[in-house]
Amino acid sequence: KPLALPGAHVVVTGGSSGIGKCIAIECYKQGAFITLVARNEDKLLQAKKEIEMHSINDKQVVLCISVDVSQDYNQVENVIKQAQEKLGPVDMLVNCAGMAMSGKFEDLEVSTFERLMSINYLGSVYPSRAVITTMKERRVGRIVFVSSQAGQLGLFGFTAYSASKFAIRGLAEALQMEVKPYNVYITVAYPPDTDTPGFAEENRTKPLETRLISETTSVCKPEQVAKQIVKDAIVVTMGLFRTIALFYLGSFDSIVRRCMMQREKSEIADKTA
Ligand SMILES: NC(=O)C1=CN([C@@H]2O[C@H](COP(=O)(O)OP(=O)(O)OC[C@H]3O[C@@H](n4cnc5c(N)ncnc54)[C@H](OP(=O)(O)O)[C@@H]3O)[C@@H](O)[C@H]2O)C=CC1
Ligand SMILES: CCCCCCCCCCCCCCCC(=O)[C@@H](N)CO
Repeated sequence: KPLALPGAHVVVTGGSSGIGKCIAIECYKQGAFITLVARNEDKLLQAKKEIEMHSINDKQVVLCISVDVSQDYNQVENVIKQAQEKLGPVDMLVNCAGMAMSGKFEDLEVSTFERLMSINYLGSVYPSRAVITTMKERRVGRIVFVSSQAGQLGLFGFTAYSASKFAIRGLAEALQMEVKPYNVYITVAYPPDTDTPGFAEENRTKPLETRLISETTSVCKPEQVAKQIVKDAIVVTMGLFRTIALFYLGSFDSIVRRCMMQREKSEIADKTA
C-alpha cells in the first residue's frame, strides 16, 4: 500500500542540489518533514530556504545535517540518529548524493574509480544500513537509490561511473529480497541526463564520444525527474524485467518468508522458555 507522505520523515542525501533538492521539494509539497544531508553547509542552508517556500502547513520542518556520506560509517550512523531524535523514525530514505566523472579508461586516474565507488556506491550503503533496522522493526519504510541510465548500459567514457551505478542495482535487488516480508520497499531510479549543477560540472570534461552519445537524447528538467522518482517510491510497481523474473523471485520470496516465520517462532519459544 502507498506510503503516506503527509507527516512522514524523509531523509534526502544530496538534498542540497539538483535532483536531490527537487525530490526534497516534491516531498515537502506533499506534507513531509525533511532532513537534508550533504557536505557544504552554505548550500544546505540555501536549499533549506528554497524548500521552505513550498510549505503546506506551519508544522513542517527542514533539518540540515552536514556530513560526507562516503567516508565513515559511524559518522553517517550518528547523523541518522540525530535526524531521528529531532524528526522521528525515517519513513523514507532517498540516496541521491553522487557524482559523475568521465574519460577514457586509460585516461582516468585509478583514484577516480575509488572515489566514484565510495561516493556513488558506499555513500548509498551507509545511510541505508543506518536506517534499515528501525524500518524492519516498524514494518514501515522506503529506500530509494538513484542510479542512472548509465547504470543500465555501460557507455563510452563511463567505465568508472557506470560500474558504480551498476553496483547500486545489485545492492538494491538483493536488499529488496531481504526486507520485503517486513513491508520495506526498495526502488531504483535510472534517470537520463538532467539539467543540474552536477551535470554542468560533468560536461566540462566529457570526451567527444560520450558527449555525442549523450546528445542523442534530450536533457530532462530535475523537477520532472524528481516527480517521477517520488511517485515510483510511494506506489511501488513492477517493471518488465522484474515481471519476467517474477517466477523465480516469487519462489525465493517464499523461502525468505518461511525462514522469517520460523525464526520468529523460535524466538518466541526462547522467550517463553
Ligand atoms: N544530472 C544527471 O544528469 C544525472 C544524475 N544522476 C545521479 O543523480 C544524483 C544527483 O545528481 P545531480 O543532481 O546531478 O548532482 P548535483 O551535483 O547537482 O548534486 C549532488 C548532491 O550530492 C551532494 N554530495 C555529493 N557528494 C557527497 C558526499 N560525499 N557526501 C554527502 N553529500 C554529497 C552534493 O552536496 P555537497 O557537494 O555539498 O556534498 C549535492 O547536494 C547523483 O547520484 C547522480 O549520479 C543520475 C542520472 C543523471
Ligand atoms: C533501457 C535503457 C534505455 C537507455 C536509453 C539510451 C540512453 C543513451 C544515452 C545515455 C546518456 C547518458 C546518461 C547518463 C546520465 C548520468 O548519469 C550523468 N549525466 C550523471 O550526471
